[in-house]
Order: sequence, then C-alpha cells, then structure tokens
Amino acid sequence: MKKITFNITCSILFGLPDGDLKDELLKDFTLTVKGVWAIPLDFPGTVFHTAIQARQRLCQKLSTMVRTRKKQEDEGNVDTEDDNIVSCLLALRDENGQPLLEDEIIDVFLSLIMASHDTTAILLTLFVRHLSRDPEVSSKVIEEQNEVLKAMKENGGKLTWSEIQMMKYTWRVAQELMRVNPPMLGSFRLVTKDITFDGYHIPKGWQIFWVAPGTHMDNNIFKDPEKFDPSRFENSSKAFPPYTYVPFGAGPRVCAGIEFARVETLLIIHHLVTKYSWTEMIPDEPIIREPMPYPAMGLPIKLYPKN
Ligand code: HEM
Repeated sequence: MKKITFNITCSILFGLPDGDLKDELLKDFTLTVKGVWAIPLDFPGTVFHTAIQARQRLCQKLSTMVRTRKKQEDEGNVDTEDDNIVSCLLALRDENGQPLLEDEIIDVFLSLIMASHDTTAILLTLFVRHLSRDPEVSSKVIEEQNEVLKAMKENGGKLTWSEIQMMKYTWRVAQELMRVNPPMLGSFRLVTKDITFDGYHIPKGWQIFWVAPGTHMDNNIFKDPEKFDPSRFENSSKAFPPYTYVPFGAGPRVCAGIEFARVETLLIIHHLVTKYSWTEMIPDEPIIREPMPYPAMGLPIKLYPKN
C-alpha cells in the first residue's frame, strides 16, 4: 500500500514517471522517516545516521528534478497539461516578488510526500484488514461497489466523479476505521496565551499535543465507542460537536489533502473489491503504533482474482 500511495503522490502531485527513480526515492524516503523517530546519534551504523544519509541522497535527486523542471520552463519546453506542484512552487513569489529558494521547494516536496502517502496507506491497510474480518461490512462494501460497476457500464466503462459520489457506505467504513484507529494520533499546537482547561493551567509558550482518541473514544460523543459502526456517519445533519471527530485535524491547519485522500482511498478499494477477494495469512495479527498504527507483520494476505 505504501508503494501504491507513494507512486500516486509522485505521479499526480509531482508528475514523476514510473520507474527506477520513484523506487529509489521511496527507499530513501522510508529510511529518512525512520530517522524522525530515532535517537539522534549521528555515527555510522545508527538508524539516525542512515536516515541523514538517505535524506542527503533524496535532496540531491529532488534538486536535480527541480533544476530540470526550471530549465524546461525557462526554455518554454513544458506542456501546460503537465502542470504540477513543482511548477506552482517555481512560480510562487513572496511579498517582495522573490521566488522560493530551492531548499524551500524541496522541504515542501518532502512535507507533502510525508503528509500524503503513509497516512493514506495506513487507512487502506486498515480497510483491507477489516474487510477480511467483518463479513457484514465486507458484503455491504462489495454490494455498493458492484452498483458502481453497473453505473460505469452505462457510462462507457468510465469511473467518474459521479460514481465516486455513489460510494457513500464505503467512505463511512473509512471514517469509522479512522475514528477507531486514526492514522495520525494527533499533532502539536503552540499555546499563544495563558488558558485554563478542565482545571489545568496551561501557560503561554507551551507546546501541547492534541490526541484524536481523546474524543473518538469518548462515550459521551460516540455511543459505544468500542463498537465498529459505520452508520454513525450516516446522517451528516447529526454532526458531532466541532473538534471531536478529528482524523484530519481541524481548524485553520486542517489536512489540506482530505478530498485527495478520499478519492484515492475509494478508487483503490473499488478496484480491490471488484477484482479480488483475500484472506489474511497471519490470523489475529495485532495493530502496533510506531507511532502510526500498522499491522505488526505488515499484513501479508493471499489474493484471489475474481472472474
Ligand atoms: C487518510 C489520509 C490522511 C490523514 C488521516 C491525514 C491527516 C492529517 C492530519 C491529522 C493533519 C494535521 C492537521 C492539524 O495539525 O490540525 C494533516 C495535515 C496535512 N495534510 Fe493530511 N492526512 C491525510 C492525507 C493527506 C494527503 C493525501 C495529502 C496531500 C495530498 C495531505 C496533506 C496534508 C498537508 C499539506 C497538511 C498540513 C496542513 C497545514 O499545516 O496547513 N494529507 N493531515
């Protein structure tokens, strides 16, 4: 799943063709991310040192890409159909009319890859795992996706925006999966003024970490929080109180890729359930958090093509 979502991000956001470069980027990116959570000891053999080296290789490759793109644009060699985020970042000007530095473009690039591919891969993995364990939910998802197939046939075989809008139950399952196991546990906020919350004084300048399970598993907000129940999301008018359902965060810094993640998840699940069935190879494989939730052994499955 990580490879699929990485490839999608690289193709759609950055216009990279399939091939060795994407594979090398994914390898170095995976090593770099491991360093984020490692003890910062920078000498040969440590996870941190390997991560630093991988990041340097990544930056070199991204720098070549950015320069090549800039050269093509300067020479007028780019088809506007090929527009991607690198072009947008190259075109950006600050309040003084200055372009972004190459390092800034590379940082945005890395942040976007980080924000987009692991999170969606986790949601998809949890989805695959759940469908193999919950026959009732699984048959409803398959039923909905078979309806989508019928609509596609009438539409000349194309999967368009209107078919995506038909995938309501499938998305509710995704929402419930993210309630129980949010891919991102939470995020940091800087306290900008002294406040008192629930009897605790929190001084200005502190970094605080909000956590999604704090509200996702609160019985006063989500009745029977341990129960897996996609119907909680059936009635959008019966919305939950603000800032309580927060797999994508909330407020001004809410996830910028919610719709991207929704469409990507629904498309992949559509192709999976209409073309394959599967069984887990390791029964009762647990979910571990390091710190993102992932099946402990990577969820090996046996895939069976459908006729
Ligand atoms: C299931 C998939 C995803 C989940 C669960 C998720 C979750 C989150 C969360 C919790 C935040 C932090 C919000 C906050 O601090 O309040 C965030 C931020 C962000 N996400 Fe996502 N995300 C997903 C997919 C994506 C995708 C596909 C993209 C890009 C295509 C993306 C781009 C971003 C960006 C750019 C930010 C930073 C927004 C900002 O600070 O202004 N995310 N995401």
